[in-house]
Amino acid sequence: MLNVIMTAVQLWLLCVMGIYFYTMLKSQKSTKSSIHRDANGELEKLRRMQKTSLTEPLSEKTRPSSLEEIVGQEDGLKALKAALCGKNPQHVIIYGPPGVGKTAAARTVLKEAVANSVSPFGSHAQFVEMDATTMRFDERGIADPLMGSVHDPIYQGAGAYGPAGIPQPKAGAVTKAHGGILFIDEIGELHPVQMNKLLKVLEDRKVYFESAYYAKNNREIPMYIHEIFQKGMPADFRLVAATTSSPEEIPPALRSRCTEIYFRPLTKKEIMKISENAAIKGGFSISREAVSRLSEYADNGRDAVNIVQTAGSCASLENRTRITLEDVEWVAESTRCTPRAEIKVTKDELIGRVNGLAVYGANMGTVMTIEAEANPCEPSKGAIKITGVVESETIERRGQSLKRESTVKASIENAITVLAEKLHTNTKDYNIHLNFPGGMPVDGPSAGTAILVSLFSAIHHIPVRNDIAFTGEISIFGNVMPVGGVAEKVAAAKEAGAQRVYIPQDNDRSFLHAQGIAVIPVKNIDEIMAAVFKDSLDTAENNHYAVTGEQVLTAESVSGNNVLS
Ligand SMILES: Nc1ncnc2c1ncn2[C@@H]1O[C@H](COP(=O)(O)OP(=O)(O)OP(=O)(O)O)[C@@H](O)[C@H]1O
Repeated sequence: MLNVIMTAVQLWLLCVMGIYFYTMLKSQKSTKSSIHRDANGELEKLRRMQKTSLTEPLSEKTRPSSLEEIVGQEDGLKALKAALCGKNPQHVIIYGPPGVGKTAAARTVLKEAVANSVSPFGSHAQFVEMDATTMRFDERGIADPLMGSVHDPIYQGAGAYGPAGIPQPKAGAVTKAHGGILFIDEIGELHPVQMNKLLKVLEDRKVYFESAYYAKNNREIPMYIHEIFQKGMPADFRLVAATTSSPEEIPPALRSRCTEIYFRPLTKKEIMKISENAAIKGGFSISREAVSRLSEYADNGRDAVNIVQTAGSCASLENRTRITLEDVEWVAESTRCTPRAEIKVTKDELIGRVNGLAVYGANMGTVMTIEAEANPCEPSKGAIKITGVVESETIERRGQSLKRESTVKASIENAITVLAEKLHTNTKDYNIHLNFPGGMPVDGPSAGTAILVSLFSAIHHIPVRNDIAFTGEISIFGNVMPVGGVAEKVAAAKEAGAQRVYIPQDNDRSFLHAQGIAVIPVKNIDEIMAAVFKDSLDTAENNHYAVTGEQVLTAESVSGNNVLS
């Protein structure tokens, strides 16, 4: 009897188990088939989407495909080729304003390098592009498109290795670019943690991973994963980073590992050339007047291509293949484009109005007007009003926040000391207004010489030629000290129509003298005063400017080192 009961129970258990496994199998099958059904549906949808495409945007059609197609930027391209196309390619940072060809140059330089037989870049060298503004990562290292990550078994997606407890390293951009170029746009926006990891990879030329699931003696783990954990994943690439920020905003540790290259703003002529090329590539012809007007509105190459694209669409709507002046004007009007500000110097001789030079953004030079007005007042009771400058600045350094008077204000004070001590001009005897017009707050020490000339001119009523420009820091002993961005400043002075530019002696370089503008290096204010005021003093009535009451300033006194030094 007991046997029968036991057999019945066993049979029942067998049946229950059988039903259980049958149901499991069935549900697995139905899950599989529903996955397949869904996947097939999605695949069809994807195929349909792939078949649908709009026409290629003009911005893509016009993208330069070789360095030769990049308009202007001769110096930048030469430096880029020197850094990347030789035997020992370097890491590079390209600085420059937006839309002037930085990305275009970076994308095409690898082709140029591969063509050179001495280059270590092979024919399969990869160009991997990342944008630091959109790059995201997980601080635990679970997901990191730049560095790569480890898929630990605990996380979904570990696949067959998951149940076996095997961590899987996944390559990031630094490894995908191995043997080629990793291009990071807007490098200034890279998260500091990522920046530090990148610096380490640049140093090691490998990327190392860690995982709590990795054990050296685990024989289940495949050999290649052991090698990656123990020796690192290869990441030997050359970095090309681009930025619209200024060099000071880029971490010094990265800068010191890279060759720094500068792309400049495009000239009107270059923008005209880019517009013409864009029109041709888009299947249009474009009138001369249209190109010329377009160059007044477009700030850079990207703007130019965009205006051509919209103007071309206008022409197409009217079945035309020629872009006219009216098309460009209509685009400018309807998109509220404002003509690009053009600063031009004049041929006048002006009292108190002087051209300084400045750089802003990545490396854009500009002429900066400085104007001074001085009225005699009760001796030693004068006041100076300064407008248009940065009042004070805060410097963040290693967690400390330091506040100081702006450097341009310090320059003004230096100029006042030099006027008193070297040029016998007591600014306290005048009510002075020193203004930096233009709406952009001015800072930096490089306006020192221009400030000094402006104040001297206003106080003594001696006109200054407006077709000259100045850059240089001034010391309280009247020495002219070196400043940054001189090449850009000289280019800006030339663009504005200046005939002469005074630069600090220590900034003098031979290439500056081949820019089509007279570049005059000066060591101290004696040289500047002699050169700038000599003509005016020679021709001035009476040849006589009372400076302090006792001191008389004459053409001779400003042209020789003896009196003013
Ligand atoms: N110097 C140039 N020569 C020819 N085309 C140019 C030049 N500069 C810009 N362009 C045109 O503008 C487009 C955008 O240029 P690109 O992306 O290289 O600019 P960028 O300097 O990298 O700007 P951003 O800093 O905004 O990324 C290019 O695809 C090209 O059509």
